[in-house]
Amino acid sequence: MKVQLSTIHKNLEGSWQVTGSKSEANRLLILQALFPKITIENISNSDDSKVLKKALTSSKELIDIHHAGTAMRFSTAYFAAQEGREVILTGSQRMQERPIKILVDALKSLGADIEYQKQEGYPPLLIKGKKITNNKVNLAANISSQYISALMLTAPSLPNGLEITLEGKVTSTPYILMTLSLLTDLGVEASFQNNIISIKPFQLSQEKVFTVESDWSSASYFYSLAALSDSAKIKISSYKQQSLQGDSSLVQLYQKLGVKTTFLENTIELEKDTSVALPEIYKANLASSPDLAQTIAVTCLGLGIGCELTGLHTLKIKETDRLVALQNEISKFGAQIEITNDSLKLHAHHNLKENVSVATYNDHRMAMAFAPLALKTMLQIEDAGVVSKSFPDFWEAMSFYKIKVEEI
Ligand SMILES: O=C(O)C1=C[C@@H](OP(=O)(O)O)[C@@H](O)[C@H](O)C1
Ligand SMILES: C=C(OP(=O)(O)O)C(=O)O
Repeated sequence: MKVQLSTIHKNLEGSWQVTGSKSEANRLLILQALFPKITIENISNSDDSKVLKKALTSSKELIDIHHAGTAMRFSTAYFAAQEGREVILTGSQRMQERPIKILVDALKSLGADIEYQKQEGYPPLLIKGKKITNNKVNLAANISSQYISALMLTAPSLPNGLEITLEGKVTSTPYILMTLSLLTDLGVEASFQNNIISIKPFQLSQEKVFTVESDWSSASYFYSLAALSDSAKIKISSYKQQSLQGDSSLVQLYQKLGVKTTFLENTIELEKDTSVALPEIYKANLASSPDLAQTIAVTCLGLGIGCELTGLHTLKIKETDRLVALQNEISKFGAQIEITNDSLKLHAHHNLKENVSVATYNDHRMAMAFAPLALKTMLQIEDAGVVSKSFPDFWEAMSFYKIKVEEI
C-alpha cells in the first residue's frame, strides 16, 4: 500500500489512545510463559507482540518471528532453557541479517545447545532446550541491550539464577533498567551494580497483574506532529510521569523543539510552544533512546533547522540500516545530510521538495517518522502497511489529527 499525505489544516487537537508498549509487553509475555500466574493488561496490539505470543504458545517445531528483534532475542534464551523442547527459530530475510552471536555464545557458555542453520552468527537457529545450571556469564554490552534483557528475563527460572557481567560500554541502558524493574516488581531478587547483573532463582506463588503503559516510542510521532503544526493541543494516553520506558525522554528532547508536555491523570497533553526559540543546530546523544533518532531528524528537517545526533551506533542493525535509510530519504527533499557509523548531521534546509516518494525499507519507523512532514509538504509513503510492526492504527491516528491519508 502506498499513501499520499497532505494536510487539511494545521491546528491539531483531540485525544488518542496509544497501544501498549511493545517493549514492556514482550518482556511480560516471556515472564508470563515462565510464570503463568501473571496477567497482562493493556497489552500491545503490535505485530511484534502478536508474533511473540504465538511463538510462546505454539507447539510447532518451526517458529517464525518475522521482523521482531526483541521476540527473536528473548525467545532464543527462553527456548534454550526449556528442557526437552526442540525448536527452529527463524525470521524474515532482514532478521537473518541481524546478528545474534553475542547472545548465542553467552547461552552456549552456560551449557545451551544451539546450532546455526544457515550463516554462523545469524538466525535461523536450531535450539535443543537444556536444563541450565551454570550461573555465571560474560557478554559484550555495546552492540544491543536486547541480548542482556533476553538473559535477564529467563534468569529467574533457572535453578541457580544468573550473574551477568557486562563488558564494554553499555548501550540502550534504559531497556536493561526496564527489564530489571519488571523483574523486581514481580518479586524477583535482582540487582545491577558496577556492570554486574545478579538475578536469583524465583517462583511465583500468587497471581500478579501488570498493566502495560502506552508506548512512548509511538508517542514520538505525536510530538513531531505538534512541533510541525501551527498550533496543537494533542492529548494521548495512557502515560505516567515515572515511566519504565527510556523514550519518555521525549518530554525534554522536544521541549527544545517547541513542544510543551503537561502530565494530566493518565494522559499527556502536547502543546506547540511558540515562545521557544529554536536552536540553529539541535544536538542530542541518543544512545539511550535509539528509536527516536528517525523522528527527531525528520522533525528538524520540517522545522528547517540543522541537527547533530550522536550515539547512533545501534541503528545499523535494526529493521534496516537506519542511518543509510535516513540519508537516502532526507536527501530526496533537497536537504544535505552526512552520516558516520554512529552519528548524523543534517544541515538546515528550507523549501522542501514536494511530492517526494519516501521508501520505507521494511521499517515501521521510516514510515511513521516521515508522516508528520505532511504538515510542511505533500509527500508519499511507500509500503505504508509496515507501521503494524509497532503501531497498527497509526494511519487512523494521523487522519484523526488532520493529515489527509489517501491510498494511491
Ligand atoms: O529491549 C527492547 O525492548 C528494545 C531495545 C532497543 O534495542 P537495542 O538494545 O538493540 O538498541 C530498541 O531499539 C528496541 O526497539 C527495543
Ligand atoms: C528496533 C526496533 O525493534 P526490534 O529491534 O525489536 O526489531 C524498533 O522497534 O525500533
